[in-house]
Amino acid sequence: MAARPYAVILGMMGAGKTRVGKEVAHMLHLPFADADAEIEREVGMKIPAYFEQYGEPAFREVEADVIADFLEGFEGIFSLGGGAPMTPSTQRELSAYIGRGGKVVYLDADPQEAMERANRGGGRPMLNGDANARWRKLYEQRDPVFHEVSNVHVHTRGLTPQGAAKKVIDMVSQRIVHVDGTAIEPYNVAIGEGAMNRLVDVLGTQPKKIALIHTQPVQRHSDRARALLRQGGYEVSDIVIPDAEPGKTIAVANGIWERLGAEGFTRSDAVVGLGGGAATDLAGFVAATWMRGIRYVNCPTSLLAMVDASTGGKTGINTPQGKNLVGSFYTPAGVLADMTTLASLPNDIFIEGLGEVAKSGFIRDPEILHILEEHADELRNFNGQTFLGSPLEDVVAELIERTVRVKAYHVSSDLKEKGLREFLNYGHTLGHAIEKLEHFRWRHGNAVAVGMVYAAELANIMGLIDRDLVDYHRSLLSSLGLPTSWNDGSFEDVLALMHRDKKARGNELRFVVLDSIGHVVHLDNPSVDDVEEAFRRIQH
Ligand SMILES: NC(=O)c1ccc[n+]([C@@H]2O[C@H](COP(=O)([O-])OP(=O)(O)OC[C@H]3O[C@@H](n4cnc5c(N)ncnc54)[C@H](O)[C@@H]3O)[C@@H](O)[C@H]2O)c1
Ligand SMILES: O=C(O)C(=O)C[C@@H](O)[C@H](O)[C@H](O)COP(=O)(O)O
Repeated sequence: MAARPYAVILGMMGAGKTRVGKEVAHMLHLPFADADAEIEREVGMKIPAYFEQYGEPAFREVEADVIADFLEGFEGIFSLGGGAPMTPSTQRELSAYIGRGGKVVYLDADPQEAMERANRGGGRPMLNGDANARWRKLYEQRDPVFHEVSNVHVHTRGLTPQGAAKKVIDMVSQRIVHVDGTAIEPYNVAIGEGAMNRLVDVLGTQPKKIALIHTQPVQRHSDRARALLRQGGYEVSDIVIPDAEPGKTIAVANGIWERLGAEGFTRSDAVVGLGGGAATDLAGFVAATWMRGIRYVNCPTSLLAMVDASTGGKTGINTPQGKNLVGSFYTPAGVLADMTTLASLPNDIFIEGLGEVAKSGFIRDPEILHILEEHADELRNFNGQTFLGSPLEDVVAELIERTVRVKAYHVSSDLKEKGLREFLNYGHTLGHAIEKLEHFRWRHGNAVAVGMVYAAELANIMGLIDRDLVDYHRSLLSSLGLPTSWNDGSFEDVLALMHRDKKARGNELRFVVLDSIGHVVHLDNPSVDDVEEAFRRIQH
């Protein structure tokens, strides 16, 4: 692969591109290059003198050439002159660089601070005359273009150069999965330490009030979100819901609707759902239903919510009839999977999340299964307190990104689950029945793990897969600490619940099964005897 800068930094004059860029380079032990300094070297004179002698168009031509060369062959931190991104050829170069996986950082400083810095040194031909008025005018022209050509946006207001550099590093090292497709307003899933810092950017300027919906065990993470939201100028309503499945009820949703009404939430306001999958499902449901739909952003804090629940727009609640039977397909404006939150995640809840990760490996991306196999011991012994900064963090980031990509693939062409998306339900037909019969004392990912073994047994009975693949389900899932059998319910109860599964059609059961590793098919209306035989095989 061709060499490319680790990151390109752009922004207004005085934003601190050189100062912060050098700091980033220093922290990462990378070289730093400044386009203006390189141009001066190239033309053998200072920029103000070059401007004076040859004029701006000639300067922009040299600038575009120098930038194109550095985007091709420089492996470090590269900062651009303030006006450089306005040149169409540079815009095309930046877009190609992003296409090759590059990160273009818009360093967005407080205008007052930036103006003061820009005026301090003098020698800026673009600020001749009334410097502040010129700066403001340029800002109005450039800010929309900077947004357009960058893929990382870093606000630096109130930060020291070191603080800003740390923020740039966090945001550049985050992984981004873009979700779009039929009937989907495109959005990004940002994965990595500090992803939550994007909250204000993703919410945008329209909302005035934000309902921050979260559970008590993630209070310290919601405190951070609340601080970010307040810094962003929003009025924040802090809404604590009951933890886990008890939070996913109509009574809880109703309590929040009452509050939104009393606090004057309008259609332009927004919801932030923060916590495990139960909290993000409920928050999404509230957002989908309040005034028939307001903007919402998910901040998942459990592995399962990061890899699955927060993305894809399935929102909902449980009812006495079953799991997730009431809800709506309603797409978030963004998902911020901030991996720092995993530091407080208990081991058993982390392991549960591996169930949905493995599911994505079985149905589409076998590389996920290889990673799980290779790191099974470390994953099973996950300890939040030692996780951040450990080699395991990168492994988990890779698993999250891959699993979210599998999800995005299925959701993008079938948001409302008419066919392809049902494949994401691998292991869920029995899994949901177990959860219900266990009164939700069984964790979702654990129930899905047993459900996958069940689906594999059923596929084996139908002659679709051989015994080795069934055994592989058991050995991989148990090596991760996940359960592979269930003994606590009758077949009659399970069958009745499987008939209420959302994939069922009329009186016919419908399953998702493998016909080979990484490939799934529908299994419609198998005989009750086969369904029962598979059930018998997961009881050990
Ligand atoms: N919408 C979807 O597409 C989708 C997909 C998969 C699962 N789900 C739903 O998600 C739910 C399961 O999600 P879950 O496994 O996250 O369960 P959960 O939401 O019940 O969270 C599990 C527990 O972990 C706690 N927790 C979460 N993050 C924490 C953190 N960082 N530190 C400390 N504690 C933390 C929670 O407060 C809770 O006590 C189920 O309701 C399931 O139906 C939805
Ligand atoms: O996103 C989907 O589609 C899924 O099926 C993902 C599942 O992993 C998830 O558990 C989902 O909540 C199940 O939805 P349901 O429609 O079967 O309730």
